[in-house]
Amino acid sequence: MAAPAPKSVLFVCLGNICRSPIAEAVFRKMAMDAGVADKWRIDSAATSTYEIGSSPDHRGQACMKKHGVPMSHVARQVTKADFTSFEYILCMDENNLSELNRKANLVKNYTAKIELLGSYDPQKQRIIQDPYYGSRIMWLASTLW
Ligand SMILES: N#Cc1ccccc1-c1cc(NCCCN2CCCCC2)c2ccccc2n1
Repeated sequence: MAAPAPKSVLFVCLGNICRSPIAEAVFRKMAMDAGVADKWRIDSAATSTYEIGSSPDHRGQACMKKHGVPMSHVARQVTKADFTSFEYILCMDENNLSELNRKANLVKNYTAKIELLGSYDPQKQRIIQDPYYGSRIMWLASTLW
């Protein structure tokens, strides 16, 4: 009997240096711990060109190191081919979702299921917010308004 086709998932956020490389690294560790890593193609990408070529954000790297999750990634932008070569494209917020759907609609016969990663959260936290400016700036903003 032929082996089933590998499953595939692409995690996407705005810059591919914070949320999506962490999601990729954690998912890969979960697959490895479950003994099914060889059955998955796992990657991450950006909707934007902001950080192409960059390593993951230092805060995320520190967090992954603290929790023993290997993370190694070079930021890239999502490509037309991704919309037909990945079974799932899972993103972080509504901006990512609308941008991905806009890009997908430029691809003839795209097959990827484009969803919010948070839609799988048992605690129903659908949106994974962009941490780029950190909580301090949000605190500052809250003191100003
Ligand atoms: N944009 C926005 C934005 C809005 C709200 C919260 C966060 C962000 C934000 C900003 C970033 N880079 C600074 C602006 C980049 N430049 C914007 C104008 C074009 C030239 C590039 C990020 C970089 C990597 C990952 C996530 C990021 N997220």
